[in-house]
Amino acid sequence: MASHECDVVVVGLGPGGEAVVARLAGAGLKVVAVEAELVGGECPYWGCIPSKMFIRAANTLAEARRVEKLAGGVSVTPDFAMVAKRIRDEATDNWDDTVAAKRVTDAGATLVRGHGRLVADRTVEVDGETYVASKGVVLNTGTTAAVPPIAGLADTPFWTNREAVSAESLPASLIVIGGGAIGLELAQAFSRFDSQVTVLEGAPRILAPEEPESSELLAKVFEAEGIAVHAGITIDRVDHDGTRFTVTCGEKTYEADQLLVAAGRKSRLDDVGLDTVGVEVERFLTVDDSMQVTSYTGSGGLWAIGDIVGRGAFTHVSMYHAERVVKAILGEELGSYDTSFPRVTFTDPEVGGVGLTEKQARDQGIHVRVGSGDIAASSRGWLHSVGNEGLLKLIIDDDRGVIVGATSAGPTGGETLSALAFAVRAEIPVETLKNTIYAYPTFYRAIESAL
Ligand SMILES: Cc1cc2nc3c(=O)[nH]c(=O)nc-3n(C[C@H](O)[C@H](O)[C@H](O)COP(=O)(O)OP(=O)(O)OC[C@H]3O[C@@H](n4cnc5c(N)ncnc54)[C@H](O)[C@@H]3O)c2cc1C
Ligand SMILES: NC(=O)c1ccc[n+]([C@@H]2O[C@H](COP(=O)([O-])OP(=O)(O)OC[C@H]3O[C@@H](n4cnc5c(N)ncnc54)[C@H](O)[C@@H]3O)[C@@H](O)[C@H]2O)c1
Repeated sequence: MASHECDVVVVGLGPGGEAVVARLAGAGLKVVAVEAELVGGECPYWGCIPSKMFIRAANTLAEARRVEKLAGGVSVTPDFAMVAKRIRDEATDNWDDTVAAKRVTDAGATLVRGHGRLVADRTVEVDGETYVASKGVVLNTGTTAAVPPIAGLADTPFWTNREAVSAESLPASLIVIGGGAIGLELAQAFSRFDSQVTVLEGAPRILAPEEPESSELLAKVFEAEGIAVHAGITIDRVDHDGTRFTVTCGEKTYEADQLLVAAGRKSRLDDVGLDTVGVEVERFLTVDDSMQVTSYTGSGGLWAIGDIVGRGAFTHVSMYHAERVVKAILGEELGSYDTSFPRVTFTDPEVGGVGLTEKQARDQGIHVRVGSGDIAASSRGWLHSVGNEGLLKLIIDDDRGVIVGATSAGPTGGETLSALAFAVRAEIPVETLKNTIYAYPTFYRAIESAL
């Protein structure tokens, strides 16, 4: 077994891992980058990028259909093959990471393909070769789709996000298990290409981590678009007869040509050798604000970034972690951890959120005042007309006079969120926000009325 010495080993090249490799190699460190599948991880090949490309195409169909309400006649003929081709050719290079791999080696790092596993302090093994890192190891192993233990499900040819974004043809009908971000975004995109879609959600409401008003808004829009949404259900079993899926929920059954499981994610931590360095494996790894694994007591560093640390499963969070771990390794000033936590669900309307929800703020004992606004009733929303559904909700800490959380749902909900994200992050006083000119007639001007 050959042994190689280096400064840092990065195991898993999701968006954060790849960024760590580029930054540290660029700073002159000897970096070994280990990847078992595709360099770049879930986001570029099976997550954000292909799903948003699909959503962009689906939204043009919806927008074209709106012409009839505002500007005349148009005939819309969806062609799923076009978006499938764009995902294959433009987004994923047919799931080939040659370009991304070259980025890693061009940065000066050594790319090692294979499954990395810790075997001792600061030591990673890949296919019989060991890599000993003088400074330590960064874990960025990410997640896979979690498959709930529903009777019969495992024996069926269900889809996860991976099969859904690489599908070559449109299923005539689709059942989606899980009304979270993945389930809702893909449900609406498939529906807009004319698939008959049913969403089955176990929690009392879809998009449960966000405000209840956002869940209601999306449920209403989805029903109006012909997507069936059933929340608060229990799935007893799933069957497949060789052609169609049947999902049984008590007395009710739902049938479709395809089934998408979008029921959450599972951290890839069970085969990373954490036991060999005395770290217990739970659902997430607990890290401090420099991304150091808190229970690690060995010599050198063990850092973890991205989805596996349970601070939000988002690409921008993984990239933020990457920057912090790079600074920690290079001995640079870190600054305080940004807890503002912006996120956007790219349904139409987009649902943006930042900071705390009303319930989270009240649970923390904050003296909360709520400001709200209806996007459809704003000047811009009214003239926008069809497709104008949306809301603003501001969670104000009344004692400190600052916004601690906000929701921005609407046609540009994710972009409008930016103003609120800065307000939360920079703790801009509510009095300053009130004494501010908001351009007319923009969607973001609704913030003034909400205040
Ligand atoms: C359908 C979908 C849509 C999404 N849309 C968005 C969005 O719009 N915006 C957003 O911010 N987020 C989105 N996400 C979430 C986003 O994809 C993840 O948060 C993001 O990829 C960050 O993940 P990560 O850095 O933890 O690692 P991942 O991207 O999960 O990558 C981890 C990498 O580690 C590798 N690996 C694992 N174990 C080992 C090992 N032992 N040895 C070597 N390599 C290993 C894996 O092969 C993988 O390449 C979406 C996710 C999905 C599934
Ligand atoms: N736009 C974005 O930024 C974006 C898009 C997609 C995904 N993501 C990230 O990926 C993460 C994972 O997405 P997700 O949608 O898979 O997970 P999720 O945890 O957000 O939602 C999963 C949903 O499935 C439901 N569920 C679980 N088991 C079920 C069962 N047996 N029957 C019915 N419902 C069941 C849960 O109650 C939950 O509402 C997100 O939380 C987010 O962090 C981000």
